[in-house]
Amino acid sequence: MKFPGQRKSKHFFPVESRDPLLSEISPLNKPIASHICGIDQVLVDIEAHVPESFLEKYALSKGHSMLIEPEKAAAIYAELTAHNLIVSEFAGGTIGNTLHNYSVLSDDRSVLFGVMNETIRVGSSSYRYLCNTSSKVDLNYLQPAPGSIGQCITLIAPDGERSFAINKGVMDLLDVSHLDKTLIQTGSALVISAYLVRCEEHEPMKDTTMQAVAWAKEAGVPVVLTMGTKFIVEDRKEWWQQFIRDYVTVVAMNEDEALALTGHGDPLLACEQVLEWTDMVLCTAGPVGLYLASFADEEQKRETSRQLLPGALPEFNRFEFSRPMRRNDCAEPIKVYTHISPYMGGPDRIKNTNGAGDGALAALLHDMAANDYHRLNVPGSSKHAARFLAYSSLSQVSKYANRVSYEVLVQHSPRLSRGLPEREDSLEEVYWDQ
Ligand SMILES: Nc1ncnc2c1ncn2[C@@H]1O[C@H](COP(=O)(O)OP(=O)(O)OP(=O)(O)O)[C@@H](O)[C@H]1O
Ligand SMILES: O=c1[nH]cnc2c1ncn2[C@@H]1O[C@H](CO)[C@@H](O)[C@H]1O
Repeated sequence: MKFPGQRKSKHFFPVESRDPLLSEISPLNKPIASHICGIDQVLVDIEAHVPESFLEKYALSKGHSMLIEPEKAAAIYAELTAHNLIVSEFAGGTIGNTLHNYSVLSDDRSVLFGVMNETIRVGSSSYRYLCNTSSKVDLNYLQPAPGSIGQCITLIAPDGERSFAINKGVMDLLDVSHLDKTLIQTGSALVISAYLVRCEEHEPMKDTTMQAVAWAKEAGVPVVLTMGTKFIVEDRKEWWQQFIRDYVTVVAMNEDEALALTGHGDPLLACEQVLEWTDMVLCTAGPVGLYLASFADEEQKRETSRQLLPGALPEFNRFEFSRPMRRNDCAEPIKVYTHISPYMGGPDRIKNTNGAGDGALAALLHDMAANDYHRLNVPGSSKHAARFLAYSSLSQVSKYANRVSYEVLVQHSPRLSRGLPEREDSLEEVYWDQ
């Protein structure tokens, strides 16, 4: 486990240099390993830049992720190829991207549950998927199936907005027998997306996902849900609210999904509402940056030294230096919030924002897993005097998440090709030390 970013804390990693008293009691030479698990519809992104008329021609709703018939996918693919519009074919899937980015950032293990072709030809979509996935993502538990993995035709309009046309292939055939209960119950988090429950009645993906979240909940493993697109939420708003109440620890969404889920267009109010149902919220807001919200115990809260910010909840960031906690782990829970503007104001030019939100979530997962890793390896540390959800404060995590989103935006790909620089010397004063 690589530590998430710069810290001035006395509890700095690596854990190998742990408390000498503790080492005598437990003379471990090797740190106890940690991992996170995720379920995804395994698919490749086929990216093309198209005029608006292209979306109209194929009746694709802008900003949506739509399931389409294989014949229609073939027609779209043929037209894109004929006009030489395809710019890349790259591993995708919202959880696949998140796990990959988590593994790149943390240099640690994530386990992907999903469906993969049982035979793989060089150059095929499944081959591309394997080539573009970090070797730290454990693919050994994938369910083999005849047929093709999913294709996500990612159409970028001139204004940068992306629309997904999904040719699903075998992506929703994941059977519960291809989950691993022990791995799920010993992970630092189980990550799922709202897309997983929109399979057809006869397909097992939804039931498999429900089983996985039940196992995670039983073991107290945080269930982290990313919302997909606003259309998925709008279709079944009440169902999602109940699902979040019943199973979820962390909700990740953008401001459109937040509006669909809560009825609040203001991300802060949306976060406040979601905290009525769950423990932590990441709400990205494009050029406005991102918000994080969670609970802190009255005893553990820490006041910010930054400027207090105005907003729908005045001075909402007052306790942003607090580390996030579950509501049930607080004797006296208070809601804490933070906001951060885009790193360095955002890149000069953004070709598409695909995956920027997934990147932010990967950073949050990294901080959560680092906390678990530290607790496993240095259980007596005062860092764990109370049960926290993350290693760092909300404020630190938001900086980190935003920094990762920036990296995704400048790389023009939802999947990071490298981790973040260890030190960003030029930014020490102006950014990291703020
Ligand atoms: N136009 C922009 N200018 C500056 N920063 C941006 C812009 N768009 C996105 N970002 C950065 O990326 C982060 C996530 O962006 P956004 O809210 O678009 O995610 P998203 O819609 O969830 O993306 P996806 O679903 O494709 O992963 C923002 O919090 C911000 O830091
Ligand atoms: O139905 C879906 N299931 C899983 N992932 C999806 C679906 N639609 C789009 N994406 C994925 O979302 C990522 C950006 O956040 C894209 O990389 C795309 O592959």
